[in-house]
Amino acid sequence: MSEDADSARAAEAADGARESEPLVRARGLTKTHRGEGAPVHAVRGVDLEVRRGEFVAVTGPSGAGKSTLLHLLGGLQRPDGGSLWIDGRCMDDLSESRWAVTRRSGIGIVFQFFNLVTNLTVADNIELPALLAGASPRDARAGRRELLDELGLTGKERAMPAELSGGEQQRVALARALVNHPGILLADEPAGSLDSKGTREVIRLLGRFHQRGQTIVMVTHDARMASAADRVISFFDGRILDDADLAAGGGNRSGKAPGGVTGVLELGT
Ligand SMILES: Nc1ncnc2c1ncn2[C@@H]1O[C@H](COP(=O)(O)OP(=O)(O)OP(=O)(O)O)[C@@H](O)[C@H]1O
Repeated sequence: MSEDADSARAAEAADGARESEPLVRARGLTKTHRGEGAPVHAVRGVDLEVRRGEFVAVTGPSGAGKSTLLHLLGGLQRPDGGSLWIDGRCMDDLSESRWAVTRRSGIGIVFQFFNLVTNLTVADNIELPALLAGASPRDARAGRRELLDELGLTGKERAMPAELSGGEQQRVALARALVNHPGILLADEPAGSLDSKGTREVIRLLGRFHQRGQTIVMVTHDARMASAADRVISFFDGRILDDADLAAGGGNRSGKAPGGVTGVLELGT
């Protein structure tokens, strides 16, 4: 066998190993908020794995720590303890600037209140992350056009965010989050400030992107939103209470009886 064939096989094997690795892996992730009052233990030693292509909803009561968990996964907040790997890479000692680079190209984030840049047009809001990630203006424009078309926003390119409905603004935020084809989309209550029509639209769009292979982790209070996912994690008091695989008929993935606080997920074992 030639050296070329050997190295092609080795590269294929490495790709295969990478593909079978979880996209997100957290071990003992912990975050305590320390402000004026008593410390708040928002995330308490969470173990979690998210495989490529999964659509995971994280639900739970207000104050359970869902948003904090999502922020830890996206590097918007840093944990006090535990370890996080994204796409096989340990993120523990990553500097803020390296996190920013990772977010720009590998992690799309949408928030409840859209967080669009108010003094930029729709087109500029979507193209900006592509340009910051090094795309040529031409490629950034092409990416923006494709997404606007897909999200039913063609004709709104020159509009300012304030001229759009909430649902339209969230679709722009979705386009902005996806323009760099991130490996993972993190969504924090993406329909939290939308009416039922806007909510249905966001569910439909997330479902469509998921069907094409987009990995999604979404925090939501809304049972309808959660049922669009193929896995639902119930979060309570900083811990994973339950982990249900809807795609497999609702079975509990933690191997424990639903309702038991495990805090640990051993997936794929
Ligand atoms: N920056 C902060 N400083 C101090 N406490 C915080 C901070 N952020 C969150 N908390 C507290 O941490 C706990 C978890 O908050 P978090 O927002 O993660 O919960 P959540 O489940 O997303 O709640 P909700 O559904 O209401 O958004 C809450 O008690 C909250 O008040």
